[in-house]
Amino acid sequence: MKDILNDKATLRSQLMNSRSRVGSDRRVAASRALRDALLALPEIAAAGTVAAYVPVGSEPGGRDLAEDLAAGSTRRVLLPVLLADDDLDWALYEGPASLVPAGRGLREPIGPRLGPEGVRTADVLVVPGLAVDRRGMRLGRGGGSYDRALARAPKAAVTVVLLYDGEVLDEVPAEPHDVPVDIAVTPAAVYRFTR
Ligand SMILES: Nc1nc2c(c(=O)[nH]1)N(C=O)[C@@H](CNc1ccc(C(=O)N[C@@H](CCC(=O)O)C(=O)O)cc1)CN2
Ligand SMILES: Nc1ncnc2c1ncn2[C@@H]1O[C@H](COP(=O)(O)OP(=O)(O)OP(=O)(O)O)[C@@H](O)[C@H]1O
Repeated sequence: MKDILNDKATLRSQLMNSRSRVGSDRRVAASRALRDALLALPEIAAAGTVAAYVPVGSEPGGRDLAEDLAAGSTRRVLLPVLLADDDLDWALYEGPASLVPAGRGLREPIGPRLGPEGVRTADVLVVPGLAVDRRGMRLGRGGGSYDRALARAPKAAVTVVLLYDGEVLDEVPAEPHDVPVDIAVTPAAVYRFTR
């Protein structure tokens, strides 16, 4: 178990390091391609409620991800609010003015909080990650926030991680609490994992 934690930490720092070296041109191009691929998924088209996040820094997806998901549709978009114990609360995205700077470089929604159980209303969860493997096992930032949120999500919900090309690996170290995702979207490809 200790080895797995070490392996996760090492892999995390390698991946964060390569992300920090992605230039802004490549990031913008990647975000466009990712957004187009994500919006083209039939699961997104069919979703009444999507739980998403607001990409910051070098994260793939673009800072307007929530707007991209909400624009021109009746879809509800839920966004995470980080709690003190690293668990996630949720609130509705209500337009660009409803996002405010929060701790750890994040931008969070200011609307009414739905509670951590709010994620139970999601048909699709678009989640951040640093890498995924061929089984759909995802490496996150290490707070266990999304492990907890995914454990609460409806069984029928579809989970999608957004990554750069090169972050789909043969194997990511996994622990029993890790919950695999169904789909990984990168600028160049859509990967579907079988459960
Ligand atoms: N965009 C986004 N929102 C998210 C997550 C995420 O990974 N990405 N989370 C996923 O669980 C939760 C927040 N968890 C986080 C955990 C750690 C750090 C972090 O280490 N931040 C750096 C500063 C980064 C910067 O300033 O650019 C730090 O505190 O050193 C950020 C978010 C919920 N919202
Ligand atoms: N369902 C859960 N309930 C409570 N704590 C959990 C749960 N799942 C994971 N954790 C805790 O979260 C911590 C981090 O887990 P892990 O290293 O797998 O994070 P991660 O998957 O990389 O991050 P994230 O889920 O935030 O993207 C661990 O200490 C773990 O015990």
